[in-house]
Amino acid sequence: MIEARGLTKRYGDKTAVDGLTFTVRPGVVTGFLGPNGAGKSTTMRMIIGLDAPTSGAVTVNGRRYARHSAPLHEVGALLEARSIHPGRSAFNHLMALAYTHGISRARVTEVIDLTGLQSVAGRRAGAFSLGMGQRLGIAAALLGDPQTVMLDEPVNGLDPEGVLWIRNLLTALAAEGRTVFVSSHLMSEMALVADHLIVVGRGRVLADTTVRELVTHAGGDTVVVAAADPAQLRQVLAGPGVEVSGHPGSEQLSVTGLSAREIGLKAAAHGLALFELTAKTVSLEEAFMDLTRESVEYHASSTPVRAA
Ligand SMILES: Nc1ncnc2c1ncn2[C@@H]1O[C@H](COP(=O)(O)OP(=O)(O)OP(=O)(O)O)[C@@H](O)[C@H]1O
Repeated sequence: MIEARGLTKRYGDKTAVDGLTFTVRPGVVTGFLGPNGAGKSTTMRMIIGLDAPTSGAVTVNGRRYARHSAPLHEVGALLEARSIHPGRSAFNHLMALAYTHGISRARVTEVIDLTGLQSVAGRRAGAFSLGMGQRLGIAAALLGDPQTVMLDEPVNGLDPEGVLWIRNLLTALAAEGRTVFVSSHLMSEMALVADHLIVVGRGRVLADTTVRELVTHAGGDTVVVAAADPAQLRQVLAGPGVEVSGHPGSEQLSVTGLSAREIGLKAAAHGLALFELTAKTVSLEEAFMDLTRESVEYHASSTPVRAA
């Protein structure tokens, strides 16, 4: 379990993390989302004590990271995949970490197998591709068999097979009851793997929610329906959990809480003619853009770039 309370980090006059309060619970994958510069990496660095909060606090499994006597057994983290000695082999890099915690050589071999690095374990880690480096970082994170696993952009640089592997790994770790905290920019990826979402923008929590709630909040699962007699259709559709809105004088209504099929069946049962019946689904990507629009610091120009 990770618990942040009023977590704040300032670098000079730049507030990177601004009073974050959230809880990451065991047994589910929690996605940590936000645009570039939102403060995700800074938050993760504070979780494992690589940066000190300006104010507030964050604990892992009930204690500050530095207070754990054997931190690799508490929390495994992949933050900067390249934080390795480039001249050391992958095996020796993991052995060096293992020595600090009395972890066996057998466990090192186990995480090498688990991350698919068998054939390159003897090679210099400095010559690794981005994807291989990510796998090595994940091997290091899992080395101590920790209860909490925290990965910053783990799919970065991975090929499609690697992306699928990460997806299955995260789901399996959560199913074992571990706390899994993963940052990403890739909404589509998070939609497949995360149950819980913490969305940040400019260092603040914008949403602490589920994938489903985020999409619903952004107007997902709305059905647009047009009828000759919208007032009568409203009455027919009314019920618990159903919301109907529309402009006076318009034949068109927006309905949430009923599927297009249910609306069609109810209208037919009352002999009401429909002119339109459209299910409007909002993707997680759209919901995210909607939520973070105000918080995006780095906007690209939409103008095509032409050679001068
Ligand atoms: N050591 C530092 N010194 C000064 N400013 C910093 C430092 N580290 C981060 N920042 C600033 O704090 C803000 C948050 O950065 P951070 O890297 O945590 O964001 P992020 O959400 O991880 O972004 P990205 O998705 O691009 O990795 C940014 O504006 C960044 O420039």
